[in-house]
This record gives sequence, structure tokens and C-alpha cells, in this order.
Amino acid sequence: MRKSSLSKAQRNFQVFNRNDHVNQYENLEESSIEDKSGSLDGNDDFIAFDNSSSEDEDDKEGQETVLGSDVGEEVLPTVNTDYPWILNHDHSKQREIADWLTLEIRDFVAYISPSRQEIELRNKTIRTLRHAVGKLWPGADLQVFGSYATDLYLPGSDIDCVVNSKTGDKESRPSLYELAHFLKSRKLATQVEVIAKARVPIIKFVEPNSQIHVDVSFERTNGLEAAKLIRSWLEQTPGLRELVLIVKQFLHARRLNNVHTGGLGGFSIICLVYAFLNLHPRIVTGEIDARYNLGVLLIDFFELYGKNFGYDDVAVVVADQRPCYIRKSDWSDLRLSGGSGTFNLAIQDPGDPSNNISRSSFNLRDIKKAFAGGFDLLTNRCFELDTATFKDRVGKSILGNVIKYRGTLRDFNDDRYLVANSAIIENEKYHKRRSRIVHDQEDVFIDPSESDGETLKEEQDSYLIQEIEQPPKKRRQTKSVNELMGVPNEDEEDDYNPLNRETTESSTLKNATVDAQTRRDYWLNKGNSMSN
Ligand SMILES: Nc1ncnc2c1ncn2[C@@H]1O[C@H](COP(=O)(O)OP(=O)(O)OP(=O)(O)O)[C@@H](O)[C@H]1O
Ligand SMILES: [Mg+2]
Repeated sequence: MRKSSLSKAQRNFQVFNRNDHVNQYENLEESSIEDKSGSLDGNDDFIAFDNSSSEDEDDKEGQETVLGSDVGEEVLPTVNTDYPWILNHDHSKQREIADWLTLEIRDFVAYISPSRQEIELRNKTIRTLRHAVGKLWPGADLQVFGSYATDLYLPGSDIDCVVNSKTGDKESRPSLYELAHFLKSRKLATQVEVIAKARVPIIKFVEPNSQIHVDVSFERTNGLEAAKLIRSWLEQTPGLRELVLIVKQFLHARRLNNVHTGGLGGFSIICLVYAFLNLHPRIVTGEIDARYNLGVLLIDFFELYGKNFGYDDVAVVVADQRPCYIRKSDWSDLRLSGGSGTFNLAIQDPGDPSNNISRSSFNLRDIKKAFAGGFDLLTNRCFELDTATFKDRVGKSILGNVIKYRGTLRDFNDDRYLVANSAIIENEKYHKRRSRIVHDQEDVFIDPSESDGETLKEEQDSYLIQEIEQPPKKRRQTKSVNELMGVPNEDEEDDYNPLNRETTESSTLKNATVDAQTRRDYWLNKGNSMSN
């Protein structure tokens, strides 16, 4: 190989070299297989799931209620489990514990992926609001960005909209109140809030028919650009959607996903996972295929951002489709704003290099602790179940140790391929029209009524239906990454190097160069070393 791809992988992590390596087994303790609370006794790093009050809020926020009477659907019973994605989906017979976790991640994603009714309901909600905005302000248009325009929404996600107008004056305080009043008077909005003084003024409300939370911002196109960019990332990056949805749910269950309370927003999560996948040495060198290694990648994600990332000195850059980690001191806008050299997350906005999109995530300490706890819980659970008998494993969940999902019973169908998402269609049309317009005009308004009649190509994502038990032939790669990176042996750990670890990674990553017996021996040896 391929010196270039090796040195590329090494270069990606140079910025970490100054940070002390953290022993990832330091806090590892045994937990009971039967422990469904997800807590680890004595693990200070772990942030427990919320107590029952959060369930109420889950229901309030979530489209877990969507299948209710409003849409004429049968109300399904509430499931009495925190991890319903294992119902009728038992993977306890998987030989490789990492494959079990990967399959559970896929099941979770299938479980929370939208039904036909949910997509139709979201489409209808947008249509109604768009129509209302056009009626109030004939020269204005409402478009969708954020997770509905990228297919990265959980059942409870809000819909982010933006109103752009020919006159460009709708961000004014009177306009915000005018729209809020109009929607309320037409019974198209309840729980309306006008937030006029914020850096980005918005109105927030709940659309009464769907019970979906909606945010409307005004006179800006950056979100529409970001939606297109993120969709291109999703096309190019296997595993991105799955890991983003898991991390979102992980943070949601811990109330760490709300930017207003210092949590990590959806946009920051996407950027972190995108950078992680693009810079992961085993992916960069072609040793593994992310689609078949979601389990270990999730563990690695938790380890990197929970234990090893140098938040004081390192920033994440995802611009120009080439993610990288840079020194904060090399990001001049960050340095000038005092964000360099302090314990905070810095992610450069791909649409605006001066903007740190995670600057409001001031609760980084808890976010980091939660990720570190996720690593400990998952590795511990993997180890326990790996050494358990097949009989004892039946009905158990690995993923359920770190995330929960409560609410109305869902099915495992991903109906995104049956019903087109109108937010995506409209966003694609917007960009097509925009690309036809001369770009030297600032703040150009694209007239939405100028439809080009194109329909969205519905692509079947074939990898979702492949069997994990039959991994694809490796495209390249004859040596292990450790060899390629010149990592001598497990005892010489010093600074963080994600390849140089006596951890789950070296065994659980699906590595066709190691036979099943060797992998089994690894786990047994790990058990011995852990009991010392
Ligand atoms: N700090 C920020 N700076 C600039 N743009 C942002 C910022 N936060 C959000 N955005 C814009 O708003 C969009 C929606 O952000 P959000 O954090 O709500 O993510 P999301 O994908 O919609 O996730 P969720 O489903 O949790 O709402 C982003 O895609 C981005 O365009
Ligand atoms: Mg959103």
C-alpha cells in the first residue's frame, strides 16, 4: 500500500499527539446482565437516563403520538420495554459480539425510521404552512431545512423552516408577530412563541394537526445550503445516517441534545460523526467497511469524543468536503473570540468559516462524560455477553445498555422509499433554480412558484438489505492497520493513537485477516487481563 493513504491516516491525528492518553479501562466495572436501568455502579462518568418525567416529555415532543386519532390511525399499545427494537429481532446467536451490536444498531434505525403515515403527515404539515405563508405574504415562500430536509429526523424531531421573500423584510419584529398571529388565528399553530430578539429571530409553535414542533426563521438561505451539503455527505459516507441517529437518541435520552441548555444540537452531531467516519484510520485505509462495523464504530466514537479528544486545543473542520482536525490556535476567528485554549467544543460551520456551530454547547463536561460512559457501558456489556452462554444471551440487548426508546409500538419498516419527502424535493428544486441564476447577486430570491416539474429520484439504498453475516469482499488491504501504521505492540501506548489500543477495537472490528478462533481467544484473554 499506498503510502499516501497511510500517511493521510497518520496526519489526521497529529493534532492529538500532545494529549495524554487515557486508559479506557480505568473505570470499567462489571454490571449485571439483568440491569436494565443502564447505570453502572460506581461509574462516575456515567450520566444516567432521565427518570420517568422525561417519558412524559418524550411523548409530548415525539411523533410517538403521531399514530393517534389525529391521523385516523389505530392507536397501538405502549411497549413495556426500553429497547423495543429487539422485539422479534434476536441476534444473541451471533458469534461475533460486534456483529450483534451492528445488527442492533440497524434494527434501531429501522425501528425509528419513518412510516408512510409519518412522512405524509410531515409533508402535509409543510404544505399547509407553505400555503398559509403564501396567502399572508404573496411574495414570500416557506422552505424546509434541518433534519426533515436531510432524512436525519427522529420521530420527535421538529421541522425547521425558513421564510424568504422578494422584499427581504420579513425578519422584522412586526412581521414575526404578523405571521404568528395569522397562523394562530387560522388554527394552524398552538403554543406560539415569538423570539424576536435572538441572533436568529424565530417563531416557534406546535402544528395542531400533526402535533409537530415547528421553528420558522426568516430571510436566510444558509440552512437550505447546509441541507444540500449534508445530503451529499450522506450519499458519500456509509454509516453516517445510522450513527447520527444513534448519537442523537443517546443524547436525547440524557437531555443533552438541547442547545438552549448547553447540549449538543443535531447539526453539531452530524459534523462530529461525519469527521469521525472520514478520519477513522481503518476506514481511510480501506480495512473496514463502515456498514458492517457500526458497532465498533459507535464504541470508537464514544471513546474518541468521550475520552481522548483534546477539546482545549483541537477543533473540527468539515468544510470543502474534507474534514480534518486542526489546532484551535490555527483558526483565527476562534482565537480572536477567545474560544481557543479553553475547554469547549469548536466545529467550524461548513457554510461560514467564522462561525463555531457548537459555541452554545456549554455543557460539554456532561456531554463528554456521557460519551465516556457510553464507551464503558458498551465495552462492558460486550464483554459480559461475549462470555455468557447462548442460553443466557437470549432476549438481551447490547445497545439497550446505552439508549432507550419509549412510546407507541412502531414497525421496522423504513418507508422513505415508498413516499417521497417533499422537503427534499423542494430543496433540490430550490438548488436547481439557484444554480441557473447568476451568482454575483447577493440575497437573490428564488421564486418558488417557478416549478420545474421534476420529481425526486427514489433511490433504493441497497446496503440496507444486505445480510451482515456475508460481509463484502474487501476492496483492498492486505495488512492490518497496525502494521501499516508501524504500531509496534500493545505495551507501548503513550499519546492517543486510535490504532494502538488494547481495546475492543483490535478484536471487534471485523477483520477478515483474523480467523474466528483468534478473535474468540482475544476476548478470553481480555477477560483474563481485566480480572487482574
Ligand atoms: N450554530 C449554528 N450555526 C449555523 N447554522 C446552524 C446552527 N445550528 C443549526 N444550524 C442550521 O440549522 C439546521 C438545523 O439544525 P439542528 O441543530 O436543529 O439540526 P437538525 O438536523 O434539524 O436536528 P434535530 O432533528 O435534532 O432538530 C442545520 O442544518 C443548520 O443549517
Ligand atoms: Mg432541527
